[in-house]
Amino acid sequence: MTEQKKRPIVIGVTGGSGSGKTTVSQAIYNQLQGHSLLILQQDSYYNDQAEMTMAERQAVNYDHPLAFDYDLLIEQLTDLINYKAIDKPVYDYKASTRSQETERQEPRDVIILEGILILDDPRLRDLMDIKVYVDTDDDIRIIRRIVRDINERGRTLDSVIEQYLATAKPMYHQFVEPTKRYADLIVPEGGENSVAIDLLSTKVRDILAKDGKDDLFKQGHQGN
Ligand SMILES: Nc1ncnc2c1ncn2[C@@H]1O[C@H](COP(=O)(O)OP(=O)(O)O)[C@@H](O)[C@H]1O
Ligand SMILES: Nc1ccn([C@@H]2O[C@H](COP(=O)(O)O)[C@@H](O)[C@H]2O)c(=O)n1
Repeated sequence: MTEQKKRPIVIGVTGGSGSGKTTVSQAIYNQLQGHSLLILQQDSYYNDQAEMTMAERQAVNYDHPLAFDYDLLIEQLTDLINYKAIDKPVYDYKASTRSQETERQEPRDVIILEGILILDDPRLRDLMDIKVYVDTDDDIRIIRRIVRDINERGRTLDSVIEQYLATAKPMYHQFVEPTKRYADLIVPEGGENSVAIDLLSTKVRDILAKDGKDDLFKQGHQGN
């Protein structure tokens, strides 16, 4: 019998903007400390808009699948799955484009991929072993988004409200929410849901142990 080639475990974490995807991903990452892990954010793969003016960038619908460079994301995720390092784009929310720099990312045994539209593309879904949908009410999400976008993404209250009503909300209902049907696990309450985070971390530890990757790690495989 031929031995099956080992590959990293890919966990997809999706949900609407402000649902708690980043918080849940970080919580899983923290629970699995000591293993070989990385977090990849779909936001890093927004289209490069360096050639566009600021006014043109402000008019883009960032909640539509066409705003993302899926080909590059799939190419780089596939490289990581094949244990090849990537030069990841770095996204600048204030400038609404990629920054000039890229960031070297070495491959790891567990890849946590998070983003609003990662389950929309069947090619991406096929690369995932566990699919998680973080389900948080719209009113909570908009409140979190207002606070975060003003404090961290250089936005005004008016611009956040305008963008939410014009694109973020309708696109959520058209494109993001329907992908819930592809999830293996729906997590209400996001980062507060310690039971769901514990269950997920236990499942990943089990798979790593079955694959012998916990042993590899003990033998000096790279962490973080
Ligand atoms: N359970 C929670 N209670 C309060 N604030 C939260 C909670 N989860 C996330 N936040 C905050 O809400 C904002 C959005 O959360 P985040 O995890 O970044 O969501 P997403 O990645 O889905 O946009 C962040 O500022 C985060 O600190
Ligand atoms: N230039 C940009 C790019 C994206 N957005 C918004 O970010 C949201 C996705 O990020 P989360 O961390 O909230 O998942 C998405 O809803 C976009 O509207 C933006 O405002 N500007």
